Amino acid sequence: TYQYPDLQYDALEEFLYEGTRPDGSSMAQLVTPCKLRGGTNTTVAAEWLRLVYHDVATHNISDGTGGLDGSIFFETDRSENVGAGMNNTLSDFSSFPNKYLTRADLIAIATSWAVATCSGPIVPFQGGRVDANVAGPFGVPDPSDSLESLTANFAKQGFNVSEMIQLVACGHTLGGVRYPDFPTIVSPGADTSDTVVDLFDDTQTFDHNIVSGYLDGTSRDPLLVLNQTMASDGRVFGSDSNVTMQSMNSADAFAQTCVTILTKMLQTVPSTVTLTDEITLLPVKVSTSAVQLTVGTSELQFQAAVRVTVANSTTTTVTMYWCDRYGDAANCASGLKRFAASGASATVSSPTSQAMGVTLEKYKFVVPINANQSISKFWFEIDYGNGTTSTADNGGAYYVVDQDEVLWVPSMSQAKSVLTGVSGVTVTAAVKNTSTPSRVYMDCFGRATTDYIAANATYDLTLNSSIPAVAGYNFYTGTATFDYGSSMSFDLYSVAENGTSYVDTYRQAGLIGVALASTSTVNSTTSSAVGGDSGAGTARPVDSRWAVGALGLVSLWTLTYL
Ligand code: HEM
Repeated sequence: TYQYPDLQYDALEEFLYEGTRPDGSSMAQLVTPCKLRGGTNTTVAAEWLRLVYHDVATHNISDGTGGLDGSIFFETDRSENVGAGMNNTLSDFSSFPNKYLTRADLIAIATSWAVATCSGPIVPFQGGRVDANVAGPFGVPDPSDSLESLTANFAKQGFNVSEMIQLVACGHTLGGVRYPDFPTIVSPGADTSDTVVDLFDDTQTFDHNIVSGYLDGTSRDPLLVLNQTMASDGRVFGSDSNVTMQSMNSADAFAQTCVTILTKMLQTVPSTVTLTDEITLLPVKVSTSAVQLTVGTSELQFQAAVRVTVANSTTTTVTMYWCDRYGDAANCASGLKRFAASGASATVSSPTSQAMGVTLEKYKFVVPINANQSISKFWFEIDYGNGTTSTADNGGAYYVVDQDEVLWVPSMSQAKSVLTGVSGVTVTAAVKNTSTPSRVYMDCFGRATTDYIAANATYDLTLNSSIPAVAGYNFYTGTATFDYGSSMSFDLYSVAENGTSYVDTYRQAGLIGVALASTSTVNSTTSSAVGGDSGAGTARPVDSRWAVGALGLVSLWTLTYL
């Protein structure tokens, strides 16, 4: 079962269901809703789906090499990967991989989106793929290949004849063939720029039209009805006397078969890779990358966001509660909890969450925190507006704020390009001045680099006495001089004199300079109707926490808001 924080799960889940990088930039919107590629009559989804297969096609089941490993990023100059679609796709993908989202996992998620946004089924996603940093072997099938050679090639990739037919049909339900890429198959169009694609079937959607057209003889598939030397779809589809094609000749059968075979395609990875379980939607989600305790102009500020799967017809309200870290009420020992209503909320989605029919609403909180009280843990009460309320408290473990010794200060950090036109970032950290740290440093990581190869390095921060102390914190500044790309992240460390190391984990350079929203009003309560320890040293049993039930919560809401 999931427990916050889980940086890997959080990153994969967030990208899969929200479609965005941690700084909010959306990759999902490039493909949604089954968008045409600008200037062409094929879809972005078709280009993405072709790319994933070309990465997978070099798998060798006997020696366990190749497969979905992102090596395609280094292979688009090969004639077997001809076409603008490939480089368009790499450009779509290039800024989104991050520390916990490899290029290969990103390609797998993009596949699931491509199918779902064109009205296809949901192809489940498992993570854990490892990126190749060099080109792999050649081996993508060619339309001129004989049936023997195609069958042998698919067998080498791990697919039997029936699976080969399924995979090609599920691929060639989207997109088509372009004259500039295959001039011996399709004729040049009237449009001499030749961005017109000769489509495989009559629809842009992910449907069984490719199958029914083949079986009833009305197919327009250029790899079937045009140059017979290049008619690989004809050879493949008919290779088992149409048994497989007939079994896929309905909307449901096609969707089900494609889920199974495309799942197998996404599982075609080097044998050294172990995939995770399926990444499923967390009904309530606190994103690790969006939780930030930082220093404002005169006090601490705490920012968090919780994503809730909301009911469409009602208005959900969310309240964040937290415990002090220091003083009489430390860890809510005296029963005192602080709380605030959310600021703005935003709907987030990806083709996957859209296809599931769920509405995901993200509630954002920014609250002032007195540095002498600080914050130890937080949780949320959710009122769905339809009589249902629930607590999101990480399964009773709460969302714990690890430390307040070293804090990133996004508002005092800068993209170096702003200053000098040089890549890199200048990071400012706030470090508690109760002790002098022996070292303050940051471990930087970037995967969205210009050469596609993940990079990491460590940079020291030094005391910046030009910035006056705030709320008991001194400021340290350091610069990462390399270009780690748009999804760069860093862990910020402070090592105390006694050797204890504190870390502000997985900070997003994409949020540099982004000012925190204005803070909400903080209230406090000692009501036992809300979670958090209600007496010194008394840990409440997790499962009976809500024995007081919704009524207690309703009366608290009444007290507070009426
Ligand atoms: C026998 C194996 C295969 C052959 C010979 C083959 C060949 C081709 C060719 C020649 C094109 C036209 C590309 C262009 O004009 O730029 C194409 C497009 C495409 N292929 Fe395949 N393919 C095969 C298998 C697959 C598989 C297994 C998939 C995915 C599961 C797939 C997905 C696609 C898609 C989506 C397009 C359309 C791309 C677009 O519209 O931009 N193909 N294929």
